Amino acid sequence: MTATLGTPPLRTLTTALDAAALGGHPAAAPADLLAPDAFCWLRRGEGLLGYGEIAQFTGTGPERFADAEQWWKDMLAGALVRDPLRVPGTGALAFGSFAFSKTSPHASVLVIPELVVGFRDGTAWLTHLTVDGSVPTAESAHALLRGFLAAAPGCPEGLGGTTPGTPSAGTVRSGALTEEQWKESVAEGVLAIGRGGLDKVVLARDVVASFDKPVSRVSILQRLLEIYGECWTYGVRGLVGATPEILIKVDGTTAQARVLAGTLDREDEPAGSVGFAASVLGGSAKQRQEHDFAVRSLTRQLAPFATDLSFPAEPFILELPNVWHLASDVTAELADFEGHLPTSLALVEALHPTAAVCGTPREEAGKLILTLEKMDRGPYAGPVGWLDGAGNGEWGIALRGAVLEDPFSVRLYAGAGIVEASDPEAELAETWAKFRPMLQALGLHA
Ligand SMILES: C=C(O[C@H]1C=CC=C(C(=O)O)[C@@H]1O)C(=O)O
Repeated sequence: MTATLGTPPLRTLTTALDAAALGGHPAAAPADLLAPDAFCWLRRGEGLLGYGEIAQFTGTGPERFADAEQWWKDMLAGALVRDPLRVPGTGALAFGSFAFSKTSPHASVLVIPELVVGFRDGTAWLTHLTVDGSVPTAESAHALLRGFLAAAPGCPEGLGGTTPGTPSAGTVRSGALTEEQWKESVAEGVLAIGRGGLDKVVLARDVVASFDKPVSRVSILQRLLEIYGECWTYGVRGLVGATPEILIKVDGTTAQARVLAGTLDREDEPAGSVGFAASVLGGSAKQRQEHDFAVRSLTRQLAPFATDLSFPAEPFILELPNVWHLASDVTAELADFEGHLPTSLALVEALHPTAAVCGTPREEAGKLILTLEKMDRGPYAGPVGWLDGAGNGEWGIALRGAVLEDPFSVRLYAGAGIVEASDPEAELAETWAKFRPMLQALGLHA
């Protein structure tokens, strides 16, 4: 849908969230405001929730980012925005999820919700958005929120699904490839690297979790928020997860990324400390190589958009409940091109896919992924996040996540960076460590 002559413009109204106007609903924390189909982008009590859908872009192919950007520009043209707060995430806003591959049939989407609740720096706001000519007000925004919450009274969407902490009867089976077949693919990847022409390829696999009772999307998101607080918990339609990796965040003139590559399973070393992880990961030439490829691919693509680009010479150890990662935070001051800063979505287009999820060189790795994985990644490892009318946005890489395919089955994805020194058995174990967040959220892992 595009704003054309004769169609009402996008209208938005942002107002402070008045907890008293919520009719006694306990809005203490964002997790309390999750509703069954809510869009979600939350971390450490900050972020955005979205409810309802009033307009959407869908697209596939190599132009999916550019087409989405054009659609968003069209929606903003003539938009009537009332936004006294004017911080990233207020005013016009869309949530999005993009397919990993330009050849994927999976639809990439940008969706404008009817209502947004935002949390930042201790304040909370509501934005009511319309495209039907109606004029949003502070009252209409609060009434909408009351309505969405009434349909989701803090329980697992009436589906009788799993509640946090409750073990559920579920089984897990291999997806496109069995474990043996996937290890063969990894071995082929190692051989391809040895033959030359590429240095790194990230190979992923899928598993399917099946249940005899419907799963609860709200419970999954709540559990991820509870356990993986350091990650960005995302939910865009059926895609849910908690990613530790940020492809790009734009806040005014500053862009930031968190690049990860290099992994150590914490279950293998229950008593291990960050210092222990630093010595194992930092001391491994294989892990450092994997990481350096990922940092280099991100910084090389970001540099043309920046007047200043900085990242530490040495990665730090990111400690998550399931794994330790080698991590590098990259910061850039964005360059102004003829009075315009690049939007977060324009940067996503330039940066995706990095060597953290594809490989080096990108083209060769991409081709090998298509041959060896025997599956379509869909939205896995694609950009997921949001953008606003000023170009700000936060886009994670959709890792540690899953697609809710129907009420009873969930497809989980995980991958591992393969370099010449990779061992298929160890890479398989690493994928299980990366499945763990979703398995825990589904009640399938102790
Ligand atoms: C491909 C995934 O992780 C990437 C991000 C962090 C560490 C990675 C690694 O050590 O291989 C991967 O590059 C995944 O979680 O599915």
